[in-house]
Amino acid sequence: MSKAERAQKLRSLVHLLAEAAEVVIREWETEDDANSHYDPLLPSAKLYQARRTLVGTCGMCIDIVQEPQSRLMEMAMDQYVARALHIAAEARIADVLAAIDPKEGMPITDIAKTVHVEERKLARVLRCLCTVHVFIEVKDLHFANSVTSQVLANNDPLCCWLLTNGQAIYTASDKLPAVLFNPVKSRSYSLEETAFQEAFNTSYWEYLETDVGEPDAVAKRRQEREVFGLAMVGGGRVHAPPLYAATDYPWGALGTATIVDVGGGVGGMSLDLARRFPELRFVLQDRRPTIAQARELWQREMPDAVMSGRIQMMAHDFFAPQPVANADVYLMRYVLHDWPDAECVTILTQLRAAMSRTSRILTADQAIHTTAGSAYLTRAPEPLPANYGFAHVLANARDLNMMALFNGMERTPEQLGALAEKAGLRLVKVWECRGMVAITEMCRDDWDE
Ligand SMILES: C[S@@+](CC[C@H](N)C(=O)[O-])C[C@H]1O[C@@H](n2cnc3c(N)ncnc32)[C@H](O)[C@@H]1O
Repeated sequence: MSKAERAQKLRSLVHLLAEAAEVVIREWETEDDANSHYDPLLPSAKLYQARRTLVGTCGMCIDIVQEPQSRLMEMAMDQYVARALHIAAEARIADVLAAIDPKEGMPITDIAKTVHVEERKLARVLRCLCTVHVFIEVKDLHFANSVTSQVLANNDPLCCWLLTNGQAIYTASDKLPAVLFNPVKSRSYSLEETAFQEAFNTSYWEYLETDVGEPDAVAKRRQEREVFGLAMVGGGRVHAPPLYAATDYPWGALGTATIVDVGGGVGGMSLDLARRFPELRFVLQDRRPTIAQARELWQREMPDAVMSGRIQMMAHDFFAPQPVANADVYLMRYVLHDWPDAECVTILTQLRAAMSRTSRILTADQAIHTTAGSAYLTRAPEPLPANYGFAHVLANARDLNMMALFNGMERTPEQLGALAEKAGLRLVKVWECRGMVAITEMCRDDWDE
């Protein structure tokens, strides 16, 4: 790129940035005027759009302006920023700072005493995070929460989400190069040949479920299992609100429809939908031990729905023929991304055999948007890459995580469409919700409107 082209691109980006910033500010002011409850997890459509434009623009400005070799070196050491965050989460630093005067901060000596880490080393960890605006060093060696770290205070589920990524998952990520450069394992999509297997010689689920080794190891493993459980709650709270918003997917229009929640876990999504859309009915399916857990949860959370039969629960293996025929909706949230293509086609084929011509499959997973773009997804304004660049980076990281743990993957709409086709289905529409997870609608391939 010539200097003139680079300058032109930078000017366009700055213009885009200024426009998007004005929209963000106006939306904040509107929220204040309306005195409405501001939920940052469910921004207005305008705010959501402007926010990702702004993040993508800032990222692209960095790329254009920063000296390229230094930028690459910085990225190659990003793992230490992640490590600093894992340490802060484990030590619950945000909790320690929650009640202090934000102008004074807390001296590092006091923080170090509370969390039992040598103070000069801890200060270096916190300074690394202050540089990226997580925590603030208000004066020399006095720290306070920033807007970002504040959300971690008294938020165990979110701390656990950060922490679970710093435990066995982190160790597995270290083995990705070994697996990708191994000529046999590189081609494999087997659960037996993942980076996680390479690191621990067992699958992720078995690792979490099995108590092995000497007493210390057992305690550690149990702790990791609990952290993972809470992490799922924390992650769900962040990603779920747009999934249930009637403006993002027309749940209300389903009326009294029956939703079969396939691989539904304990029924987290069904429970949330049941509370918001009182006419919907549900069949929850999962493996037997999970269904046993689900019964307890629903009995506690929504006993009326259990009693009235509005929710039915059944143990069901989604690789076997689907016992509920002609349902209005077969829902799968966070299921397909766990599996390689061949297994996904089997799961979808079993659903296809049970579907009527008007049945729908709704999958809720992260939609991978490439920088080249997709006909199914909103394209970012020029000169941003189609997927908003930096605003999409967590999606790609999570895709690589699925690779490392399960040989699974987060998919593009086109990849989901190809799986649908192999199973005798057709991709109808991708419902882009105001977050990372999108709802993909499929119908039988012989359905015509
Ligand atoms: C990532 S969890 C998603 C759970 C749920 N859909 C949600 O969004 O909370 C994947 C689920 O698939 C279930 N699962 C795995 N293999 C299965 C199988 N062969 N048949 C049915 N469910 C299965 C797991 O037990 C787990 O609950």
